[in-house]
Amino acid sequence: MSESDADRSLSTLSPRATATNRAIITEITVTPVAFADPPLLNSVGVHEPFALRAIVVIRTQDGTYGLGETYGDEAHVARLDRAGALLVGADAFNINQVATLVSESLREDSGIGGHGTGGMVTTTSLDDRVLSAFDVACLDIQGKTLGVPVSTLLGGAVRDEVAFSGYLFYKWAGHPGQEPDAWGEALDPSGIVAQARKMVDEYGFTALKLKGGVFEPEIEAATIEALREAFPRMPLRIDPNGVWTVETALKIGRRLEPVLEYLEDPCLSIADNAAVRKEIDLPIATNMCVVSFNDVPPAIAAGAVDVVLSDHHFWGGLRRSQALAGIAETFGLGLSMHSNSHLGISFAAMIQLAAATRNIDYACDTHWPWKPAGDDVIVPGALEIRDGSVKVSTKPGLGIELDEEALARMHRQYLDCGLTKRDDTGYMQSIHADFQLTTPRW
Ligand SMILES: O=C([O-])[C@@H](O)[C@@H](O)[C@H](O)[C@@H](O)C(=O)[O-]
Ligand SMILES: [Mg+2]
Repeated sequence: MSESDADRSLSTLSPRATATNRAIITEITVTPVAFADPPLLNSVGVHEPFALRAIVVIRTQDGTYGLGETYGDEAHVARLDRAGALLVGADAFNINQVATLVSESLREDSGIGGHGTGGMVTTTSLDDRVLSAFDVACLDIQGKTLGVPVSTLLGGAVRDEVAFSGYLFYKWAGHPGQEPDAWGEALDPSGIVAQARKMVDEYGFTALKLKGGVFEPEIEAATIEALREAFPRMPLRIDPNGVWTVETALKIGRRLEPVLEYLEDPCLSIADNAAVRKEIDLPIATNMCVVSFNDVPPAIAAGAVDVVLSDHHFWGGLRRSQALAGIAETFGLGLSMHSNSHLGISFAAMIQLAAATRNIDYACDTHWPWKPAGDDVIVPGALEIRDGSVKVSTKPGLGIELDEEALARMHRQYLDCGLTKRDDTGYMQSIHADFQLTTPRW
């Protein structure tokens, strides 16, 4: 975009933003990167050898930069590029203006593809999904410019550390044709208990979540019971990603009622989860049937959900996630956080958001332990899980710094790995040709 184009779009959108301002956006780069990922099993297949992310760097007139991280699927990256081009000239302090320009860039968009979740969550808001990384990067710039952490911009930190849960996955020992990874195989209850022990020993988690939807529900219920025996006081959750029928969810839900902290997405639809909730005395959590603001009224009316697992990557960034927190507070819903495979920028953003959100009631999800320690685009050492929690940074912005050399190396890794979108199903079918995506499955 030429400078005069940028001036024109600014003056039609916000005359005030034309004032000379240190936070006028001068450059935006969007860089897809890849990092090694173990063969984690889920309802749609298995994680491929590399997970993809896109890194958004926004630079302003005075040389400040802000960081955002989001999905690395090709279609999403193309949208980020288009939105980024429109944002040059905008004011990083005016996120409403940024949001308007992002929506503008999506006006002719078919909305097809680029969900970034391997087909698991496909009904999120396109505008919110694309806005998210820009919102985070702008808040990082605002914080750095004012010398305050992002949590201060979000109303102020209400906690100085954020608790996370240990995220357990059934998994193969290693990717086919490769050496076993450090976590080893976990394909039955004892394998998951061993994995949980390693996670708790290394990170001190004080809550555990099992990714289900992989094996017969009876086996997964037995896995939760084995965890309960091994960790008598640990809050436990299971998430079959909506592949159970109402009947199965009732059967397993009743069996696990005395053991679980909550049951996550037993079924896919609001109606089915509401039918389950009416019959069992167990909170239902979701990151699948309430994934945009449009889903909130019908879910509340149906009584389908007790806990919303927010995710700033598809709820429109940190400020929009705070709007969701307000709705949860008003309607008495619990609140926690969902996660997909991610790097340090996303983690730092989740921590700043959780720090400033009064009603985060549960330990949040994170894939952090599954990421190779040396694979990140930020300068190491800023984020560490100890005793199950991460200290909230009080440094300006997100409290992290970009490692330019690592960004270039991980972009090279992206180009070399040959993946262009997350495709757990295609990868599973390349190994087990008979794998079928059926929902509900049991
Ligand atoms: O990484 C995975 O396989 C998980 O299933 C991931 O996609 C999410 O954490 C998942 O969407 C969830 O429902 O929690
Ligand atoms: Mg889930």
